[in-house]
Amino acid sequence: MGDLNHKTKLGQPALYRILDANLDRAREGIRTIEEWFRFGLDNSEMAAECKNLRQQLAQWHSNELRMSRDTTTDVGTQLSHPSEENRESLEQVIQVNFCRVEEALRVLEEYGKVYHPNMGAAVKQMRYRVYTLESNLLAYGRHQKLQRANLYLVTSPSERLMSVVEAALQGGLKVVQYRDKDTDDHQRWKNARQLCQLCHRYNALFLVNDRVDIAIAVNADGVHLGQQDLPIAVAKQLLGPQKIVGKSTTNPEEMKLAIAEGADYIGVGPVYATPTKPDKQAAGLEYVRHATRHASVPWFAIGGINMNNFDDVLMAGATRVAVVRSLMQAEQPTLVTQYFLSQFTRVQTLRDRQIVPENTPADFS
Ligand SMILES: Cc1ncc(COP(=O)(O)OP(=O)(O)O)c(N)n1
Ligand SMILES: Cc1nc(C(=O)O)sc1CCOP(=O)(O)O
Ligand SMILES: [Mg+2]
Repeated sequence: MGDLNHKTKLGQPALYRILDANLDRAREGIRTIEEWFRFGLDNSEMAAECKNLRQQLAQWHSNELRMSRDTTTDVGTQLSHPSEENRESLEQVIQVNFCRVEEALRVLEEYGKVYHPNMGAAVKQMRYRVYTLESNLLAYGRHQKLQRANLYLVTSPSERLMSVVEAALQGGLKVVQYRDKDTDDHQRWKNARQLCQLCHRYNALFLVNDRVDIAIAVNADGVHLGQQDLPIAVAKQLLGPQKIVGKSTTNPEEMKLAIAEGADYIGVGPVYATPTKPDKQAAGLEYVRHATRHASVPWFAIGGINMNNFDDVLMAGATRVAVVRSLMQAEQPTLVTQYFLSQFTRVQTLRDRQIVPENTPADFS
């Protein structure tokens, strides 16, 4: 292995050069991530955590380490992979930089143990803080997407499953739930995995109906639970806190309980009687109006909603809607998606112009 105090050409121990290079690498990576939190997400809390991490790293970056730097003799400066030259998206920039920081911190943790008795433990703490930051960012991103989503597709078994979902995604759909009560688990897992990849390619959320195990197996963004399914707390414990858990509600009491239980969003319905859920009685537009006034988490009106009655649901105050048949049975799911989305925009514009508060049912007739 060689002498740990092996001197480089400049007479500095190799250890110093390793620490110097990785302190720089970690700080640069954190700075890149910090800029996104600050200017991309306007999230001062996460930006402050990055700044604090950089400052802690700076305290380890002593002059003796800095003095060991000699980029002219560093054989690593010539080594570059073509993938380092290209970044496909901002998300990739952030992801790559998290990897870079985590790698650099791991190197600092290991070599730091030789340099100073406290360095290994101090860097280990920082490495865990970076993992937490990354996980919080993922959760934040998911919740942002949920907040922005107006239209939610709940799937039904279909030979055209993938093509319908993809067509809707092409129309701008941003949330999909895989719902399949009849298929065997192996096929369910295969469908869920394929749908999850498809949704993520379109930057859309993917959730699984009822089945926390399948959601975990395919790394879905979350699950949708009904009144007879697992409690939300149990699902969150299994999925981790960064995933989304939605819950169905049919009346004001269920709504209150679901929100108190920690639902990230709720289903509000059935607005109209529907053959997709034949055993549930319609809760009606009255329940939509109740949600408009009282729901404190994102909520999706669901049940029997189609292009003909959609406007009534919007006028009752809904700003988010979930559908099964309207998209799964559509001949042109892209166009239907675009129609629904355009109506949300139209109504939002009317609300903005007439300065009608968000949580008041409207009458624009
Ligand atoms: C968005 C959304 N809302 C409600 C439901 C219905 O869930 P649940 O009551 O558990 O009934 P099943 O869908 O499991 O038959 C939903 N799936 N999605
Ligand atoms: C799956 C589901 N849940 C409902 C609820 O009210 O909880 S209504 C529903 C089915 C909605 O199907 P369609 O859009 O085809 O009417
Ligand atoms: Mg269910």
